[in-house]
Amino acid sequence: MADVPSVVIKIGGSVLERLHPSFYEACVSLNKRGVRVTVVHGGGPVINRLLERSGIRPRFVRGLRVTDAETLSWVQMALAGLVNKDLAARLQGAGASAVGLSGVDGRLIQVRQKDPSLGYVGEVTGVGADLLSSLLEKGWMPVVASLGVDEAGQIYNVNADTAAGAIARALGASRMVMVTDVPGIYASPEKKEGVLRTVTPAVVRGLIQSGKISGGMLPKVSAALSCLKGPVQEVLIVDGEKPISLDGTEEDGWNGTRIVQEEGADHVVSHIPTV
Ligand SMILES: Nc1ncnc2c1ncn2[C@@H]1O[C@H](COP(=O)(O)OP(=O)(O)O)[C@@H](O)[C@H]1O
Ligand SMILES: CC(=O)N[C@@H](CCC(=O)OP(=O)(O)O)C(=O)O
Repeated sequence: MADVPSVVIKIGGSVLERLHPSFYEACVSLNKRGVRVTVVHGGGPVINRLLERSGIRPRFVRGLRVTDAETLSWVQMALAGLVNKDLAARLQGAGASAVGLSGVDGRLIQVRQKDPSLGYVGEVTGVGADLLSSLLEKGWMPVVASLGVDEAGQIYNVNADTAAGAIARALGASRMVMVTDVPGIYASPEKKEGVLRTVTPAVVRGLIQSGKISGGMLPKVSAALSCLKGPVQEVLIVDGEKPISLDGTEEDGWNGTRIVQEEGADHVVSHIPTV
């Protein structure tokens, strides 16, 4: 797997319905240039809408949804049903051989219960990388909904940033792109100013400690930091409402935040194959 470039793209629920039309073509174009593309998605706002329609108030603890049995069934409907099939169909419409799956199918996302007080929220223990690799080798573009399954066959709700990070590590991806509703990490989030261009994990840890990174950005940067300890060389955080650069090169109109491994931006970036 290592010699064929592989990229994981995480699409946040925050931007799902407002994705720039060129996003789908960008995924297809990357794929056509020989890069194996795996899409992982969330869908928090879609889950919230279904819950609210059935009179259930969404509840979060440290950014994770408290998921009882009834909530879990709405999570499954939203992620594995609505969002997954919608995204797969849109990618197919742009010319991709997209195949929609959830983390339950083929035990793609293996989990155990994270914390009993959160209910059916899964902590990732493994990834069915063989199935993903087989699909990728045959030219498919997997589109994975962030559900997981434990050894007893119980389904769990998994944060999509965490799921994407685990998949990127397991596939030996060189890059993870997190598509969201902000143009990157703000140095001053309260003013929505100062998008950081290239940062190392040490800088990100400092921003967490000073409270500059919070809410939905926290699981994103935690997933980024943990996959940068493995094969992933860079994590890009980009605005899904704008035309997106999935290559992360200046020529490609790149904008957003790039998180690189600790050794330093120049060294690492110069070794990333741009295909
Ligand atoms: N320093 C920061 N820079 C940018 N966004 C931040 C920062 N700190 C917190 N955030 C919040 O993180 C949100 C993105 O996370 P989230 O809403 O969970 O998106 P997604 O659904 O794409 O995963 C932003 O809309 C913003 O409100
Ligand atoms: C455990 C947990 O919180 N799961 C998330 C799964 C969806 C998700 O992560 O969607 P975003 O990408 O929109 O954040 C949830 O229920 O909202």
